[in-house]
Amino acid sequence: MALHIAGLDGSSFATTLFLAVVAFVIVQRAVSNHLYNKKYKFPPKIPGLPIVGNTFQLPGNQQGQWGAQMARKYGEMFTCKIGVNTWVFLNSSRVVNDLMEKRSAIYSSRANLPMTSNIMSGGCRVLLMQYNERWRALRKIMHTILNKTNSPTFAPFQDLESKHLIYDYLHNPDKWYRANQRFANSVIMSVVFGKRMELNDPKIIELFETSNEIIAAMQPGASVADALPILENLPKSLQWWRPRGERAFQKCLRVYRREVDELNAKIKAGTARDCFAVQFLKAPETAKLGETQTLFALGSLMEAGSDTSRMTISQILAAAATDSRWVKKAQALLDEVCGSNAERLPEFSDRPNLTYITAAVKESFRWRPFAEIGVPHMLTEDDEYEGYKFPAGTLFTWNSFSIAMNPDEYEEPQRFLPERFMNKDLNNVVKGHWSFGPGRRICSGYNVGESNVWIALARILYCFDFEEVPGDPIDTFKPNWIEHRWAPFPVRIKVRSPKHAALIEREGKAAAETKY
Ligand code: HEM
Repeated sequence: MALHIAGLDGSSFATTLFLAVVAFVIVQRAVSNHLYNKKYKFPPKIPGLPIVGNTFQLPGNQQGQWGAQMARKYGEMFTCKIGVNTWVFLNSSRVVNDLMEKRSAIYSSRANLPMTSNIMSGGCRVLLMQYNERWRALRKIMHTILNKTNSPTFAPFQDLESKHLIYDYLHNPDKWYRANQRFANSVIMSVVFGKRMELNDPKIIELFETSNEIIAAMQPGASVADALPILENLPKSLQWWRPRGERAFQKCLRVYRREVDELNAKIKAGTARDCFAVQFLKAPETAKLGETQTLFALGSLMEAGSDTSRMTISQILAAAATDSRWVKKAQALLDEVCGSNAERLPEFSDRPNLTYITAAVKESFRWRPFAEIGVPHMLTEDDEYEGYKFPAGTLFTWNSFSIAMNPDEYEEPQRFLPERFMNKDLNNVVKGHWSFGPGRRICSGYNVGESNVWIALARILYCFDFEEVPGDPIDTFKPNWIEHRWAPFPVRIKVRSPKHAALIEREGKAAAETKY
């Protein structure tokens, strides 16, 4: 039956109805905004554009300087809008501690990311998972295997790979950045899958393509569906981003499955080395996870653990070349322990006598944090703090680089100063900086990450000197991490003496030739 209202023909009725609906939506929006603004109160907001907010103000990468500039302007906390999400940046250790550490039970989830987490990761990538039972179960298993008491499982891999690293520096000092990439990739592949990797192996190239794809997709504003999650309600056939996401997901599954199949064959043949995956696959809790989650748990570790080590070790070289004071001190201590005539390489067993190296590793995490503006955690319940009122769903991040460079937090923050960590908390890997994140979401692999860097640094410093290239100074704030074919910055590496070269030759050649 045709609808008819006196005085209106069909098309004017449709127009009137449409305008009424639009007016209703606008009024409803205004009312709910008013109620929302009355109920909640945020720290100072960075002015942005209508609808997109501050999405396009955030630089695509190296966001630390931007974060520090905003913190100087807006104070201890500020708010911005990225996509549909409200982000609160925490700019001091005090507030990070108060909220993300002490109230971690409600500050530990992740945003809903329909593309990156749901489609590209099948909801199984631990880094992106919401704070739920599955995440807790996974973290528990990971912790059991990656905790400090299990470090003897990983030490032989770290020992071998770091010998290979100094051998590469000796023979190809200009290709130091390739050596760091190889070390970082191979040590994490060994830790996770018990196998060494060469950089030009097509399998490793594929593995790292999968991580690069996810890292690119995670950047704020990179995916329209993540920026506007409401779009996930469109029929699947209209979700134009979905086929690309599904292809990425299938590729991850294929690449991870290949590694697991290979390892299972070695386990069967009795030739597998003890490593994370061997322990993980036999843990009774793993069977409950299902195949996709099992594969993603292993793949996620490999992704999370590689570039982090590469960047940290490379940054240390920049710190060594631009300030030789701490290097001289470290080398004098290394000489006391290992001999001033290159008698032997530093070992993990030297740790109690090489506390300055432990402090230098901590300082490297502080000096140039890997996640410059942190990684956002989602609040799961409404919360109040110092006059502010935050709704559940707000994202909180620790403004890592800004905190690291703040003179109120660290004396002479620009300087690479291991001495600042020579205190009673020296052996607490995560205390005194935020580079592994705060609260329950803290990096699962920090013990492995720290010891990767420790053994590499002790051996590099014992064997080599570092200088800037004359006329080509290092900008330690702007290394080029994206392009793997070139050095992220120029640096000159020289072996300390012919005796050190002979030591590296003795120890490193066998390591470089070892295959498994
Ligand atoms: C060496 C330097 C490393 C640094 C600086 C680093 C840093 C980080 C950061 C900042 C996060 C996010 C934390 C948060 O959201 O609060 C993270 C998460 C994670 N990292 Fe690391 N990481 C390193 C090495 C490793 C290694 C070697 C592994 C594995 C063996 C690993 C495994 C993970 C995992 C699984 C997560 C996700 C945790 C979750 O969301 O629950 N990381 N890491």
